[in-house]
Amino acid sequence: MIDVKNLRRSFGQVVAVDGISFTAEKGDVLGLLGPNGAGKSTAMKMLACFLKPDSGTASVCGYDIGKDPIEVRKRLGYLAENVPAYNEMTTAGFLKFVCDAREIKGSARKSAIDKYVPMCAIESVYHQTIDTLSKGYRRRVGLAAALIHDPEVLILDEPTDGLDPNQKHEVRDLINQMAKEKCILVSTHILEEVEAVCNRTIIINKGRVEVDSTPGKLVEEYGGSLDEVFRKITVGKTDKGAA
Ligand SMILES: Nc1ncnc2c1ncn2[C@@H]1O[C@H](COP(=O)(O)OP(=O)(O)OP(=O)(O)O)[C@@H](O)[C@H]1O
Repeated sequence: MIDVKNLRRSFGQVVAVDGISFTAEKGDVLGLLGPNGAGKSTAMKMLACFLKPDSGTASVCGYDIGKDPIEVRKRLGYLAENVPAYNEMTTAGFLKFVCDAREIKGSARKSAIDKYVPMCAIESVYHQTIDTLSKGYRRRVGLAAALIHDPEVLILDEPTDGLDPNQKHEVRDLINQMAKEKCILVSTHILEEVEAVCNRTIIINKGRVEVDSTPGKLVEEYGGSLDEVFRKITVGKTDKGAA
């Protein structure tokens, strides 16, 4: 469902993503793990058609991100690192706006709202304007917006960032609930999150894929906890140190 081949992207002198390749299928929850500045968000933005690669290709559900970005976006839900939302809109207004953009109308709209508002636990802020929401609620509204068209592929950039422990738990449960039916790519710094939701892990460092494995195999191969594995693979290979 996701097929990435040698994607590369620089910003001036900075090589953010340096030729990464990987695949993910339906049923996969693939954790994209890496220290600050490793290139995770840049890779996700390219897959979500928000940023053009300098070279390389990727397809989502068989559609090329360069040639068929509209078809890709139809099949993909993307939670960006900094949830873009219109501050003056209420949660209800924002979700309505997203439904309009995705041409979800009438009874389909009602059932989508009835499903995803409780699923993301945002009933209590439904009539509140976005600029008054806490970071955690903004993230959950962003998640509802990413899910509202029931996409086959989900790209979630640090989905639990800013959430309290209970909310983190709920979002992880939500990811687990959806895992069988979708292909989910999740970036995170939180190693317990990888263990809680991911069946595969890619460790990315300085724009390159260092490891493509499963959390269990990594622990077996390197010994110790996933935290120690992460440090062994990334410390000394990053200017900024491990997260
Ligand atoms: N728009 C941009 N302009 C210039 N440099 C950028 C831009 N976006 C990303 N970068 C640089 O590209 C590199 C990779 O950044 P990216 O945000 O993809 O990393 P990340 O792994 O998501 O980091 P974090 O975990 O801190 O969110 C960094 O050095 C970053 O400063």
